[in-house]
Amino acid sequence: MSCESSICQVRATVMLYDDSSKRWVPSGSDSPALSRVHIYHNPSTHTFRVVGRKLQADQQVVINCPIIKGMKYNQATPNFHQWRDPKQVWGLNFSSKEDGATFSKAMTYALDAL
Ligand SMILES: CC[C@@H]1C=C[C@H]2CCN(C(=O)[C@@H]3CC[C@H]4C=C[C@]5(CCCN5C(=O)[C@H](Cc5ccccc5Cl)NC(C)=O)C(=O)N43)[C@@H]2C(=O)N1CC(=O)O
Repeated sequence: MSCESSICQVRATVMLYDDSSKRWVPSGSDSPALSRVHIYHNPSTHTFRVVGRKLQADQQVVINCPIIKGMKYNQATPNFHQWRDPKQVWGLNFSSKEDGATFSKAMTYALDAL
């Protein structure tokens, strides 16, 4: 990712809402695992995106989602925040309330800057 800089990094389990089963399922393969989730800023295109990789060895990318102007970011609980993209609903289950607060500050900054 050329000249993208991370404006925050937190630990969270990245979840997707499965409309058919009406359940949250962990993003990526196998069981829910903690990921390092960043918000990256690309100053040349003036865009932001959420990128998360599993903490475990394979570093599987479990989220790579652009932050869209006007997107609604919902802090359902201090540890669980969520938003919709055109295709799906993302949920972040933060490892701590502090990580939730850090992420929401950066997300709010990004949404305000778009
Ligand atoms: C990882 C387990 C998880 C942990 C925490 C809790 C917190 C609440 N919660 C939920 O799933 C809540 C309960 C009702 C259900 C009903 C619908 C859902 C699911 C799909 C989206 N949604 C919306 O309410 C969206 C939100 C939104 C508003 C505004 C802007 C964007 C958005 Cl995304 N409303 C629109 C209008 O889109 C939803 O979040 N729901 C989680 C939850 O129970 N568990 C435990 C489990 O599942 O075992």
